[in-house]
Amino acid sequence: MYDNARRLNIVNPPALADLVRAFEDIARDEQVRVVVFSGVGGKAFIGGADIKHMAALKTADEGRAFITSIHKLCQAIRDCPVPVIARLEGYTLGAGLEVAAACDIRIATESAAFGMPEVRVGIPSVIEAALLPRLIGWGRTSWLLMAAENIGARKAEEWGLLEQVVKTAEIGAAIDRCVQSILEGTPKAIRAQKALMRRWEELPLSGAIQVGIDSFAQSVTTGEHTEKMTAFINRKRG
Ligand SMILES: C/C=C/C(=O)SCCNC(=O)CCNC(=O)[C@H](O)C(C)(C)COP(=O)(O)OP(=O)(O)OC[C@H]1O[C@@H](n2cnc3c(N)ncnc32)[C@H](O)[C@@H]1OP(=O)(O)O
Repeated sequence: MYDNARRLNIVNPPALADLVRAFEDIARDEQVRVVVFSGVGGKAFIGGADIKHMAALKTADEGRAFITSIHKLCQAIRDCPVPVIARLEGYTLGAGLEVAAACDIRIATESAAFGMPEVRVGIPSVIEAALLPRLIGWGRTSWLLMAAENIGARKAEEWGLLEQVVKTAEIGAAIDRCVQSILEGTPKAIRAQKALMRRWEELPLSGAIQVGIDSFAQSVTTGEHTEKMTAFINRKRG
């Protein structure tokens, strides 16, 4: 796996190719129940896209190819059949925040920092930046994308960008607790839930409810629920 820890895990073509391949492998593995996506080195989750690489982009085709390669990673995360938890330490900037937004659950340390500095290096924020208004609303997205000031983890949590913020020393335990909670769900139900939530994003309410009915109908044919529900019915009361 491409190692860019010294440069804040910034993404460039070799890093993106490795990460997409890793998510494609995960998607094929029926045994995987949950993924934790973290940076290396503690200074950053992902410090953004590689500015040296982007500075050399000159033609529209080159620009399209590079931005599409970042989108491919976000799409691989969103298409990953199991929940992806982002473990966010240090900087999560630009393309890094888009990758984090593509994950299902975000847990950060209280010293983590978040921002979309693209306009400060002469490009607009695009692709999965379009998820941000759904997470934090339009005004806060405008603040991040246009004022382009970084924000701290507490503000990011208050805005709805993060699901949990913990002390640095507690991030491992917080991630473990979230993983354990996900493992309490049954494997097929969790996969069905993620697939359903992805469909919900694309559909009006009536369509979202209909695909939910289809998903429930399919779920009871797996038999997974029978064991869990029977255990509940037969549980011993103190
Ligand atoms: C389509 C998507 C586009 C985007 O993602 S645009 C957003 C790109 N990201 C940014 O604009 C952030 C740029 N980085 C910074 O401003 C600073 O970094 C930080 C404030 C995040 C951290 O500062 P400090 O702790 O002092 O670290 P350091 O010495 O700047 O970085 C360590 C090494 O990493 C290289 N590096 C950091 N970010 C990038 C980047 N995005 N592209 C290329 N190199 C980067 C540096 O240059 C340096 O390397 P060396 O030690 O060789 O000088």
